[in-house]
Amino acid sequence: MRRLSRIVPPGQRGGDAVGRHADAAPEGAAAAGARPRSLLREILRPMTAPVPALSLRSAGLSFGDRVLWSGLDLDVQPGEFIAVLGPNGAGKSSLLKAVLGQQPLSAGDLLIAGLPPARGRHRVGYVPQQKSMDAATPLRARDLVALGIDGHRFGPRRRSAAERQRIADALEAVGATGYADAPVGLLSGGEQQRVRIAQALATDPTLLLCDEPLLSLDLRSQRAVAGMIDRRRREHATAVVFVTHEINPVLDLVDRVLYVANGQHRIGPPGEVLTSATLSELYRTPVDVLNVRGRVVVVGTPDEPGGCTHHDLTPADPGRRPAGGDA
Ligand SMILES: Nc1ncnc2c1ncn2[C@@H]1O[C@H](COP(=O)(O)OP(=O)(O)OP(=O)(O)O)[C@@H](O)[C@H]1O
Repeated sequence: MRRLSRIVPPGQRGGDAVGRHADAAPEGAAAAGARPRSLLREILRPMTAPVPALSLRSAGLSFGDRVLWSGLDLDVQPGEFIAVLGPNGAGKSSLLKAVLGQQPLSAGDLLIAGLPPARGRHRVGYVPQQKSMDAATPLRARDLVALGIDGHRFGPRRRSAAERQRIADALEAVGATGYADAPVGLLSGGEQQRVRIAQALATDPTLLLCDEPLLSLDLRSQRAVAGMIDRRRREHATAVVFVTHEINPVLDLVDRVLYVANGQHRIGPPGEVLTSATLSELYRTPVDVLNVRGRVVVVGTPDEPGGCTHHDLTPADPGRRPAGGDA
């Protein structure tokens, strides 16, 4: 595997999606006559730059002849919030599986906090697609969170005071202390989702992967969940990769969008990617991104015959930006 640990991050957050490899000659430094001071700066810069929480280089995933995505170059910086969008079957969840080490890439390289997936795995928190838990699930919310810490160990376990505190802290962070000892199967969808996020945060991840965490939640719960994730990345510089069909509840939180469709992708700030021109290019058919009565909708994607809304891109009301907890 190519060494990618010394990657110079993009100069501007939310701008150029692809970091420059530090092994490339620094501009100007190699030129004859470069002053010693600037040379020293160039040498030190890669050593002081933060290591991306996730790096993909020329990454591709195919199943047989079917290319889900290819040539994907992406550095996700600490604290950055990336939304992954695209139609059904575009390969969004498969991207998360690749990061989790459950799906090998067909091409390219992937590093987690500068480490290959096998060694970087423990730095990743994962909020899976929501499936309602059976009412008879014999676990308390607290037990589910504990599994995030030691679920990989076999046999009975005695948890240390520090571990019990971490579990309590994770529950507290998502406002789930009040039902920590309730059977998870009896909690509402929104409450279960908070507990799943607590489970993912209990390991203090560098990178948080969320697969449609807002699915089937009401608006209030969507805002609360999005706010929790946002607070986490702001307070702990946890990078977030957030797969969603509903960009609206997180539109004012995301730094960049990765839009995947037709085996192609675009990366950039929402205002650059979610445009008629960019999406028409990706879908290879005329697509309109409209702003109707303050709601932004995408019309005319091939997966929505009849020109229905593909994504509800209603921009969040700036006055109700989630600050954490219930909005
Ligand atoms: N192991 C596999 N072998 C063959 N095909 C697979 C495999 N895993 C996923 N696929 C296919 O790859 C495609 C992409 O799946 P994926 O779940 O990543 O899509 P998605 O963008 O998350 O879709 P959705 O929005 O519907 O959740 C699907 O058509 C799926 O059937």
